[in-house]
Amino acid sequence: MKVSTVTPPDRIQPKRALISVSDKAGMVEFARALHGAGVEILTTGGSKAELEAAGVPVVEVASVTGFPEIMDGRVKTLHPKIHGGLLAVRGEPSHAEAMATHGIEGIDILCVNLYPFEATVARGAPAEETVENIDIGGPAMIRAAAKNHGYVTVVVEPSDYGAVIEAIAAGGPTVDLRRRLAAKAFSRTAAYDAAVSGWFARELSAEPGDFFAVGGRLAEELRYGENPHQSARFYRTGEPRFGVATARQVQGKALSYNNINDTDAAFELVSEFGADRPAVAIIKHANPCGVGTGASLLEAYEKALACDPVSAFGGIVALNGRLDAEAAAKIVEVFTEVIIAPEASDEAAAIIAGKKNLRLLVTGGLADPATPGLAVRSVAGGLLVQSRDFGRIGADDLRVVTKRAPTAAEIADLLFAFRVAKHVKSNAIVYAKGGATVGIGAGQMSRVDSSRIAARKAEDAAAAAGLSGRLTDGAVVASDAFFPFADGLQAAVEAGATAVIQPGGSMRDDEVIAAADAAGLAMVFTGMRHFRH
Ligand SMILES: NC(=O)c1ncn([C@@H]2O[C@H](COP(=O)(O)O)[C@@H](O)[C@H]2O)c1NC=O
Repeated sequence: MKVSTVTPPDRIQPKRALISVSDKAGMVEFARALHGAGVEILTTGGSKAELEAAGVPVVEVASVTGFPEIMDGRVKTLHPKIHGGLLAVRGEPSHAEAMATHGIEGIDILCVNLYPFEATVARGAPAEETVENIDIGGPAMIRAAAKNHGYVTVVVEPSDYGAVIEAIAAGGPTVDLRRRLAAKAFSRTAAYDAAVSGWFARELSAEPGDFFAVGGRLAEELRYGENPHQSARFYRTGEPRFGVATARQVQGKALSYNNINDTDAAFELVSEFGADRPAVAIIKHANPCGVGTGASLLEAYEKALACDPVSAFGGIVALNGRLDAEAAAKIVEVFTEVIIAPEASDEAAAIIAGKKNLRLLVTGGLADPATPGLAVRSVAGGLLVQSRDFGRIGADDLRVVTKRAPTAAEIADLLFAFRVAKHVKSNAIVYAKGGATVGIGAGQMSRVDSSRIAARKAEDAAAAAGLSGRLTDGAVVASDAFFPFADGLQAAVEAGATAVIQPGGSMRDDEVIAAADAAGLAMVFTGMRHFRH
């Protein structure tokens, strides 16, 4: 490999362009402007047809290569006359000689956008069709042109056509523009390949291997990140999953970084409950401050709100069913940032419209909690990749470890509370009664603190509702991980809980079980932990 010592000029006025695009938006205008600037245009079959129909003079790639498009377009531009034209270092004697010997002419502008692989996946096309939408010739040309950005301007999106035409009018694209477009081009092909490898991984239900690729398409420039001094953007990965990334925003202000994170947490949580029985979750800072189920969404919301009406101010509300007018009217009584639901009735949407800043998102369905997927987070210098927590505990998974077994009503609440605890930051303690949370302790460094906070939250909620008794009296309690000592369980006893659900597995399980027995509590072990950080 030889490193060229030739320095490319700052501005390069193009003489020859190659246009080969799947998304033909803006193509004709771009080509017309290039032609007007004296640029010869090479093009491939489908693009050629549209350009000729629009009266733009073009030369077919096949007539340059002397080779027809074959195999249904699988091979059209994969030819040395194209790749040589893209990769030649102008002014490098050996490259100039090769061009002369083989009749290769330089290509100064490459305009390519790729087969719509991501869109094909998103609409759930069959595997054969999805594979056929993996573009080969396009990325090969994009990478060649981007590598040779010293001489070639590469355009991968219609949104950049204008900048290139302006640059030509000003004397030719500058080295700075060519370099920026090259960087974008490599990001495009990397994101494209990440989508392809992600699709394969899902198809094979495979764990990530030696290499791991993530990529996405810019969905939105966000005003700022978690804090105003942080910049932020939202990218869609194309994973087909109902949720905040695929939802339609019906109304309201643009979502913020924190809104998107919290809305995701809210919708993933409420999706746990399926569509059988109305369920509502209210989220603040990615933790639920109340979750309720009921005969209607209104009842479920009222129960969720009662858990912690103070924290619900400025929260995110997720519902597992079609938002109706009754629930909407109640929700808008409290200052709420975002509402997300699979659907919304016209009456509900009209009520929400009365609060113009309130965002309403409709997803079209619930996220399937059993669908495998990956959860990715960054650490300094690395990515942590794990399978999504799709573990779910049912009644058959419970092991009764105390003298008293839970009643049927307690079992229902235990399962509900444990399902909520899965979505609460660790250490998580959740009190529940009658299909609703009554106290949630989240994100504490010690489990006993979470237990105490959850009980205190329940007291606050009772006081806010003007109730004299404790909401935790007769409630059940869930712990996302085992109680390492009996003190956490003791806090639940003191709060008046009657039954406990926890993974079990502590060295001191015997002490914890003895404490439960001494207080007459029923306790079940799940054998599954739900840490969440
Ligand atoms: N195989 C090839 O040589 C090849 N060269 C260009 N393409 C793609 O063909 C599309 C444009 O085709 P058309 O102009 O025929 O509509 C573009 O998305 C481009 O990325 C190719 N197709 C896919 O691999």
